[in-house]
Parts: sequence; C-alpha cells; structure tokens
Amino acid sequence: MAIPRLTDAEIELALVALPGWNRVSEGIERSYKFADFMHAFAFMTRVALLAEKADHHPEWFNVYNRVDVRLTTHDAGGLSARDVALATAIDA
Ligand SMILES: C[C@H](O)[C@H](O)[C@H]1CNC2=NC(N)=NC(=O)C2=N1
Repeated sequence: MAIPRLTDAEIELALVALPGWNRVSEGIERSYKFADFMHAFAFMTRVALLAEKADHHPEWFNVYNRVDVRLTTHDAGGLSARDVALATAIDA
C-alpha cells in the first residue's frame, strides 16, 4: 500500500471542489444522468480512456441513461489523491 490515503480534512476540502460527489464508505460517488443509453455509454467510453491513461479505474453501475461512478483506491484501502484527480478529470 504505497499510495497514501487522504485524511478526513483533505477529503472534505477536495469535495468542496467536486459538486455532486458524495462520500461513501472508502470512496466517493457521483450519479450522472444522460438523454439515453447511447449518451451514457459514450460517457463511459470517454471515462474508460481517462481511467486507462491514469491507470486508475472506476467501480460503476449503468442502467439505461444512468451511470453511478464510485472511486476508491484499492491499493490504499480508501480514498487517495488519485480518486480526486480522476473525479476532477471526469467532470472536466
Ligand atoms: C497494477 C495497477 O497499477 C493497479 O492495480 C492499479 C490499477 N487501477 C486501480 N484502480 C483503482 N481504483 N484502485 C487501484 O488501487 C488501482 N490500482
């Protein structure tokens, strides 16, 4: 576990800059809604490319036009700066 976990204070601070993201056990979560499945899946394709580039991968759930994204760092057993970076990149 080479990647350090964020402290509670660091997480609270990071979430101020990430509207829509909520803290869940060991990670952060956001739900996205799209016009239809094609738009949801196009979003997932873009996120997949970001994730692969960052070597950091989401846990996610899709049904029709909804995508729930959960970010956690398995190597850290909790939330790390890598999750905040990926959340920021996804929202951009
Ligand atoms: C070997 C590889 O770098 C690691 O397994 C990476 C890949 N993607 C990952 N994604 C996430 N979400 N957490 C990790 O700890 C993680 N580790």
